[in-house]
This record gives sequence, C-alpha cells and structure tokens, in this order.
Amino acid sequence: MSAYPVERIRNFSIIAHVDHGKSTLADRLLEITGTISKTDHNKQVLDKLQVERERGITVKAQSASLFYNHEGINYLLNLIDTPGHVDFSYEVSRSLSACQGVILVVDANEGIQAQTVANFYLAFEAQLSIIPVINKIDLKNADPERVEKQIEKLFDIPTDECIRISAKQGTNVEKVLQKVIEKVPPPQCNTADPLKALVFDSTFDHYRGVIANIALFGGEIAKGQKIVSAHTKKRYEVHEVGILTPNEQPTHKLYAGQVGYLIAGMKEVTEAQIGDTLFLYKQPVEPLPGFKSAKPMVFAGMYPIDQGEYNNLKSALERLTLNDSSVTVHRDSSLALGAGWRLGFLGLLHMEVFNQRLEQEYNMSVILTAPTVPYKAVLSSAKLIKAYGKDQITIINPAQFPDKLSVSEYLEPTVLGTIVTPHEYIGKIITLCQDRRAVQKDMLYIDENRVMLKYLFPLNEIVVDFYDALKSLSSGYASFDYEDAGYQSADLIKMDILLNGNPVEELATIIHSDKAHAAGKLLCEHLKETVPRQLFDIAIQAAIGKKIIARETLKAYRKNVVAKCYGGDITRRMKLLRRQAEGKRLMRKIGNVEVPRDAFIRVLKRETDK
Ligand SMILES: Nc1nc2c(ncn2[C@@H]2O[C@H](COP(=O)(O)OP(=O)(O)OP(=O)(O)O)[C@@H](O)[C@H]2O)c(=O)[nH]1
Repeated sequence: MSAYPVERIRNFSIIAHVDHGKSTLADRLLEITGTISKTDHNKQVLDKLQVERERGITVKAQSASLFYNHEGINYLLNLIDTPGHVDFSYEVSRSLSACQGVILVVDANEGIQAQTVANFYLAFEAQLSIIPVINKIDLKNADPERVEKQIEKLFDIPTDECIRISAKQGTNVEKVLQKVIEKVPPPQCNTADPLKALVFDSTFDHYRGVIANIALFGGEIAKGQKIVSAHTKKRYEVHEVGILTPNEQPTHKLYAGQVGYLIAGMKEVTEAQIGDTLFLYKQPVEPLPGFKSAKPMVFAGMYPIDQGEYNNLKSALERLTLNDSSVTVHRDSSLALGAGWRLGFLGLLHMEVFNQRLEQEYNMSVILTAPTVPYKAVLSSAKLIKAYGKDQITIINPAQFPDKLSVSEYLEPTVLGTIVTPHEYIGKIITLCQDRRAVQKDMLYIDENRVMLKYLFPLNEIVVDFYDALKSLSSGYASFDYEDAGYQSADLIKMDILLNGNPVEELATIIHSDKAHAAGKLLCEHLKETVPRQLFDIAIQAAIGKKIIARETLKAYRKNVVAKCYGGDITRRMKLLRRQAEGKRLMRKIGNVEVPRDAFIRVLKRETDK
C-alpha cells in the first residue's frame, strides 16, 4: 500500500453498553466498505475467540482497516472494536488512545445505560469527537426520541446530532460512515518525522510470535528496519508489517497516521507492552504517554487437580497468558493443594472466561480457590516490617493475612459504581447498596423514569454477585459499571472453614468483621448440603482464629452401594464398585473427610443465590 495522505485517514472506535450492537454495526461497516462479503458466515467477524461467540461478549479488541469512497475521494478508515463488559473496560481506554473519534452506540429501546456513561466519559476526557448513534430503531419498542433527550440531558449533545440506525437491517449505516469522515479529525502527524509507533494491543501466534497492533504517530516503517522498544530498550528487526482487514494483510510499509500490525521476532507479549513506543534504531523519539496497565481486581489460587498434571497446566497457563497479558501469574503453593499459582484477573467474568479457555483450548480442569480482592495492611510489628522490607503490604492470598496484633490498619480497595435504573426499583437498589456497605455519592434523573445513582463500594462487596443481585431485583433493567476509587480503612478478619477441625484452604476468606457471622453461617449451611454424608459425623465450622462463629453437623450415614446387588450378578456388582472407585478419584480428602472436588466451587456459587 502506498502512503495515504494523512488528511484522508480517520481512526475511530465504536463504544457502547454491552449488547447495544457494536459488533453488528462493525460487521455492517465492514460489509459496506467491501472489507468482507455479505454472508451469514461473517456474522460478527471481529469476535474471534470461541468464548466470545459462545458468551456473546467481546473479550479482546480487534481492529480493521476499511477503504471508503466519499464524494469521489478515497478514505482509509481504521476501526478499532472495543469490548463491552465492565471487566474489560481497560481494553476500551487502550483502544481509544489510537483514535481521534468514537461512535457512541445507544440502544433505542434500553436507552443510556451505566456503561454508556462510563464509555462516554472515557472518550470525552480523551478529547475525542463523539458521534452519537441510536441503534435498533427497527424494534417495536424503540423510542429514539426519548434516547435523544437523555443524550442531550446527560452529555450535552444536541438531539439533532444523533443518527438513528438499525445495524441489523443496515438502515442509515452509510450515514454513520459519512459522519465519521466529516466529524472525526485526521491524525496529526507527519511521514517525514522519525518513526513513532504506539503499541495499543498485542496477540500471540504460535507460529509467528508476537503480533503487535500499532498506530503510527510519525514516520514510516517497513520490513528489514531495526526498531527499539522505548520501554525495554530491546532491539528488533521488523519481519513483517501490514494492515488488518480484519485478518493480517502484509503491506510494503506503514505510514504516519495508519493503524496496522508489526511482527518483529518478539517472543512474549510482555515484550510488546501495551502503551509502549517503538522507534527506529539510532533515531530515538520522546515516547508517547503510555497508559495505565491493566490492574487485577480479583485474585484466586489455581491448582492442578492432580499434581502429576502440574507441568501440563504450567505450559497451558504460559501459553494462555501470552495472549492475555492482563492476567498476572505468581507461583504459589499450599499444604493442602500442593504447588500452584495465584492469578490476578480484571474481574470475575474475566476469571470465568480464562478458566473456560483453559478447559476448551487446553483441556485442563483445575481447582480454583475463592476469589479475593487485593487488600493492604499497614504493619506495626518491627519483625514483619523487617521481613517484608516495607511497612505496607498487599494481601492477595488469605493464607498471608497478617494477625491484627502486628498491623496498625487494614485497607480495602473501593470502586465508584454507576447504576442506571428505571425509578420503580430505586428503593430496593438503595437497600441492596446499603447492605453492601456502599455510600451514596450522587443521584440524578436522566428522564422522568430513569435514574442514575453513584455509590462508593468496597470492591469485595461487588466482585462475586452484586451484578446478579442487581439484575434480579430489577428484573434485568438496571445496569452497572464501576471504576477504581482507591483504598479505605476497614475492619478486616480472616475466616476459616473447618471440616472436623481441619481447615479447607479453598474456602478461607478475608472479610469485613460485620459480615463474618452471617457469611460463616451461610457457608456452613451450604457445605452441609453439598458434602456427602459419610460413615461418621462431620462438624462443619466457620472460625476466626480459634473462635468458632458458626457450626453445622452433617450426620453419619452408611451407604451400602452393593446391598441392592445382593445375590445378583457379579459383573454388575464389579461395575458398581468400579464406578465408586472412579468417583473417589474426583474426591479431595480433608483430614478424614472426603469431599467432591467441585463441591467448593458449588458452595461458593450457591452463596450467590441469596
Ligand atoms: N433488532 C435489532 N437487533 C440488533 C440490532 N443491532 C444489533 N442487534 C442485536 O443485538 C444483540 C447484541 O448485538 P451485538 O452487536 O453483539 O452487541 P455488542 O454491543 O457488540 O455486544 P458486546 O460485543 O458483547 O459488547 C444481537 O443479538 C444483535 O443481533 C438492530 O439494529 N436491531
């Protein structure tokens, strides 16, 4: 491809609340510009991963270059798709740094939702031009007028600037492209300047190594050139550059203003750090302001079911994290579960998606411990301060929770949550938020029957089940999004769960002291329903230190599996015994108590059924 005059380039993203139609609109744009053909096979081409297709959510942002003729002039439009779920909002800000404009999609029936608000502010703060689009006008209940008024009230955008479309049917989609050309400014850069390339995403290919997605803020780049990473100072030779259509299509060169990909013999995604600047060897430039790297919000222990599988799991984890640099991995071990890892995720959905990918792509089943958020402790014990070499530590594993006597203050992470809801649910939602120790910060009517609430939440109160609870009490109508809001002082304790006096490591949790009794009682009750009866009584207890705060007893029961075969045929009897032995392999022994390995996950999930 030859150099495209910068004034004929537009770099933009589509942002929206989940399910408002980003991917469908992206597909239509790709079709209109002839980037893909119009067949059913191409539905949501930008959602590449199997989990994305199954769950209908976008996990990794994908980009595509589109060519479009407007009033006789050819334009190069670089579209960067962004994920919709709150767990992945870091992907949104990373994509936005390569853009000058966004299409803000709002569902004509649902109207403005929590993520619409969050995404709007990300774009607004980045000073991008914003094109409001009201989608799904073909729906029977569509009320575009109402949504336009909401947009005017909340974002101060005049109603007549909104474009009403149906991404599904293609109505007015072409108008959106025209608006992108008219309203989004071309990137400000020059091919004559030295190379300045921003890495805004990277993926790993088993055959070709790291593929870095780059946006050129200056200069040009071609195969064979030597480049340097501003972050690692490492030097590479460029093997291939090209554009995304949306698959990689090699080109001779990439020029200032363009968005494309680069392959340069990088072996790990960590070598192509998101936010890094690449420049030509011996032509250093001032690095572009990198953006904040993804910050894990939820940690969990991961262990192989069978320690013999350790190495297989290790290599699966290594490969999967090559592709998802937002997961942090630290080696960890426990007396009960053996050698394993402590993983950090962006949220619970991210953790589930990662786990599902391990199963689907690597055929790995694992033991996952209860998720915990990153707490902090300000140490007062001189001995501990010396041991850690600092007086404040981050606790991502309940096993490392320091005793109250050696701590002057515990701190918990908080988030600022935005809830958008029809007003009839306000009472219930306020009660739910108070129950989660949240403090109200704002309340605003978006229109006569829709309200936006802002609350400061302790993160641990929302990670597991807040979203489900909110959805169920509002019949699915309330939406939620959150952003990091720093740490606050909290009265925390570690709660253990014991089976006949032996701690169950998977279920140890750090919890606010006000919540311990209720949570301990609930966990014990659920365990009683989940653990099978055995030949002896089992005491199920919740404990804080040596103090028992809740107890249930599971009565003994003798199950004679062969009784009904008495006098029966021997092969049937053998088969039953064999099946029982197989079942035992799926058991984990805690002291003398046998527990099905998936019981703890079931217990943790049940806890969310309240
Ligand atoms: N009736 C109607 N349905 C639409 C329209 N656009 C999208 N949809 C449907 O809305 C649902 C969500 O659309 P997607 O394009 O997957 O939404 P998304 O915003 O990309 O979702 P994430 O990728 O999860 O963020 C799908 O079932 C689409 O078929 C439209 O214009 N009209």
